[in-house]
Amino acid sequence: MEGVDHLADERNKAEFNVDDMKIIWAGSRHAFDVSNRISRFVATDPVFEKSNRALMTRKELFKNTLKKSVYAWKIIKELRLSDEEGIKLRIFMDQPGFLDLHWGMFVPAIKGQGTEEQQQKWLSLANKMQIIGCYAQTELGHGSNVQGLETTATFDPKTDQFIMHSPTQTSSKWWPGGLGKVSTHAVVYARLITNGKDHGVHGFIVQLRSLDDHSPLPGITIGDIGMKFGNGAYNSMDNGFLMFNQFRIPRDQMLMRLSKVTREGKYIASDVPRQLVYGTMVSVRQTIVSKASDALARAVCIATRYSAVRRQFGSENGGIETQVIDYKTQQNRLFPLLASAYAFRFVGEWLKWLYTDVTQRLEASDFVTLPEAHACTAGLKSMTTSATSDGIEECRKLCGGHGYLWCSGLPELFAVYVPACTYEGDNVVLQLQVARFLMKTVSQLGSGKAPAGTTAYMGRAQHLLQCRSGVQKAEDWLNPSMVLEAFESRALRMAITCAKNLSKFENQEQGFSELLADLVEAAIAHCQLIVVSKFIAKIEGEIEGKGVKKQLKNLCYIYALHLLHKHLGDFLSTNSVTPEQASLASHQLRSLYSQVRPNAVALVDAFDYTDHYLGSVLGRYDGNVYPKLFEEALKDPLNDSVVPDGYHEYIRPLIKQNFPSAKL
Ligand SMILES: CCCCCCCCCC/C=C\CCCCCCC/C=C/C(=O)SCCNC(=O)CCNC(=O)[C@H](O)C(C)(C)COP(=O)(O)OP(=O)(O)OC[C@H]1O[C@@H](n2cnc3c(N)ncnc32)[C@H](O)[C@@H]1OP(=O)(O)O
Ligand SMILES: Cc1cc2nc3c(=O)[nH]c(=O)nc-3n(C[C@H](O)[C@H](O)[C@H](O)COP(=O)(O)OP(=O)(O)OC[C@H]3O[C@@H](n4cnc5c(N)ncnc54)[C@H](O)[C@@H]3O)c2cc1C
Repeated sequence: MEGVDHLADERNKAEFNVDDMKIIWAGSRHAFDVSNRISRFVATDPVFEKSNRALMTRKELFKNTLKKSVYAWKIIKELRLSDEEGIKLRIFMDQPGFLDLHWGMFVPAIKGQGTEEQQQKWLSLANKMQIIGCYAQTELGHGSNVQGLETTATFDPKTDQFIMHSPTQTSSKWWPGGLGKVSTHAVVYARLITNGKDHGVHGFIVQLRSLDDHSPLPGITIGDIGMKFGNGAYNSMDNGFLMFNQFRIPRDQMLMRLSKVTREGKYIASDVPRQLVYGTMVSVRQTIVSKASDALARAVCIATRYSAVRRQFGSENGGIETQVIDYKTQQNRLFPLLASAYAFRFVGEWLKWLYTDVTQRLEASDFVTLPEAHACTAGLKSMTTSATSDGIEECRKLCGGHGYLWCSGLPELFAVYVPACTYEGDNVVLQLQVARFLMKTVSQLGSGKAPAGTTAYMGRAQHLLQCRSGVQKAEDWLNPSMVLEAFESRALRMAITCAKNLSKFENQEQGFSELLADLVEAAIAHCQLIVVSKFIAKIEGEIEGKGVKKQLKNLCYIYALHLLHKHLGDFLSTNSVTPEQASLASHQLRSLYSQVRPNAVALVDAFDYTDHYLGSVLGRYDGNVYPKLFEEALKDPLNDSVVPDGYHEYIRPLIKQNFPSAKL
C-alpha cells in the first residue's frame, strides 16, 4: 500500500529519541544539517537518478558519470557550496568517478609534497578544475611494493628537464582512477635518477593530454584497463594504464617540498623522514575508515528493515508468521554488524582527530607520532574495510533470495566496496606494517621509553601478562574495565608471543617471513582493541538525548563480546579468559540482542539515509517491499515483450525438434 508505513509498529517500539541519535551518528548538529539537506537535494534532482545504471553499457555509464560529475561541480560553484557540502554531494551522488582522485589524491599530493611556489601554480588551476588530475603510482608489476616501482625520471642537465620513461612492460602505470580517459595531468611516482644515481621513488606533476583537444601528448600511451567486477559498480571509473617513451617535463615539476634537484643536477635530501612521500596514502586511509561505517550502515539498514518486514514460519492456526528479525540466529548475524557500523563511526572520528594532530605536528617538524599515525591509519583501514566487505555480503545473505536481486542494492554495494580491501594498500600488507610497529614497540619495553598513544597498554605489560580476568557473572561483561583488560591482555600476549618466536631466528627478516600469519593475527588483535577502546571512551563521555546512551552502551558491548566470541581461540589460548567466562559472554550477548531488538529499526533510521542513497527495494523507509519488487521486475528489458527475442530462432525449433541436422 502506497503511503502506508509498514514499519510504523517497529518505530513505535523504540526506547530512545531517534532525532538525538541522528546527531550522534552525524557527529554534530551542523554535520547532520549539512548531510540531511544535501542528501535530500541529490535525491530529488533527476540528473542524479541511478536506478538505471546496471543496464547501461560501459560507454553509457562512463558518459553518465561525466555528466553527473560536471553537473555536481556546476552546483558546487553556482550555489557556492563549502568543501564539506561538496564532499557530501559527491557521497550522496553515489557514483565513483574522476572527481574522487582529483580532489581525494591529486590535490592533496600537491598540497603535501609541493613547494609553496608549486602549490600556487598548480593548485590555482586544479582548484578551478582547469586541469584534472589523478594519482599514478601503481604499475602493472608493482603495487604494494612502492620501492619496487620501475618508471624512471632521469635528470638531463643539458635541458633542465626530467625524462620520464617506462623501461619495461611491467613498469606501465596500471590502475590509477581517472587516468584512463579523463585526466589531463597526474602526479606520477617514479625513480629519480641524477648523475646515474638512483634516489628512489619521488612524485612528479606530468601533463598527459592536450588542454585543447584532449589527445595524449607525444611520448605518452594511455588508455582504460577494462571492465571490473560487477555491473555498473566501479565501472563508472576509468582506471587507466600509462606508458612513457622518453617524455620530457621541466625540472620544476618534480614535487620538491621533501627533497630537491638543483639546476646542476645535485640531489638535496631534506632531513624529514622519506616516508612523507607516502603522505597522501595516509590521508586517504584515514578517510576510508569513516567511509567504512557509511557502507556498512547502508547494508545493515537494508537488512534490518527487510528482516522486520520479512516473515517465515511460526504461524499458528493460520495466524501471522514470525518476523525473521525475531530469530536469534538472524540477530546473532545482524546485530554485531549494526554495532560494528557504530563502532567504525566512532573510531573514524577519533582517527580524524589523530590525523589532524599529526599533520599539525609535522608542520612544526615534530615527527614523533608519525609511526603511530601510519600504524593506526594502515591497521584501521585494513580492519574496517575487511569487516565491512564481509558484512555487506552477510547482509545480502540475511535478506535471503531477494538479497541477490540487483534491486536489493546489496550486489552493487558489495561490488563497489570490496576493492577497498585492496586499494590504498592491500589489507594484509597493511597489517604487516602494524605488526612491524608492534614488534618495535615490544622490543623497546624495559628500555625506559614508555609506549604512548594506542600502545600505552603495553607499558603495563607486567600486569597484563599475569592478570586473570575477574569476570564471574554475565553482567561483569558490561564492566568497561573488564572488557578492556581482556582485549588488552589478548593483544599484548599475542604480540609478545610473536616477538619471542621472532627472537629465535638469527635473521630477523627471515623470522618475520616465517611468522607472517601470526603477525597479522597479532596486528588485528591490536586494531580490534583500538576500536573497542574508542567505543568505550565514547559511551563514557557526555551523550545527550533521551535513551541514546543506553542504546550505544548495548551496541558497544555487543561489538566487544561478538569479537570475543569470534576470536575465542585467541582469548583462550592466551589465557585472557577461561571457557566459563567465554560462556558468560555468550549469555550476556543474547541478553543484549533482546534489548536491541525493539530498537533495531530506529537504530538504522538514525543513519538518516534517503531511499535514493540506499537504492534498495528491500531497505525502503516505508517497508513496502513486495509491490515494489514486482514493479522493479516489470521494468526489466526482458519483460518488454511477452514472447522473447530468440523464440523463433531457438525455442520454437527446440520444442518442435525441427532444427537442421548436426554435422560432426
Ligand atoms: C569541493 C570538493 C568537491 C568535490 C568533492 C569530491 C571529494 C572526493 C573526496 C574523496 C575522498 C577520498 C577519496 C577516496 C577515494 C578512494 C579511491 C581509491 C583510489 C585508490 C588509490 C590507490 O590505491 S593509490 C596506491 C596505493 N598504494 C599503496 O597503498 C601501496 C602500499 N604500500 C606501501 O604503502 C608501502 O610500500 C609499504 C608501507 C607497504 C612499505 O613501504 P617501504 O618503503 O618498503 O617501507 P618499509 O621498508 O616496509 O618500512 C620502512 C619504514 O617506513 C615506515 N613507513 C612505511 N610507510 C609509512 C607511511 N606511510 N608513513 C610513515 N611511515 C611509514 C615503516 O613503518 C618502517 O618504519 P620502521 O620504523 O623503519 O620500521
Ligand atoms: C579499484 C582500484 C582502484 C585503484 N586506484 C588506484 C589509483 O588511483 N592509483 C594508484 O596508484 N593505484 C590504484 N590502485 C592500485 C592499488 O593501490 C593496488 O592494487 C594495491 O596497492 C595492491 O597492490 P597490488 O595490486 O600490487 O597487489 P599485490 O601486492 O600483488 O598483492 C597480491 C597478493 O600478494 C599478497 N602480498 C603482497 N605483498 C606481500 C607481503 N609482503 N607479504 C605477504 N603478502 C603479500 C597480498 O596480500 C595479495 O594477497 C587501485 C586498485 C583498485 C583495485
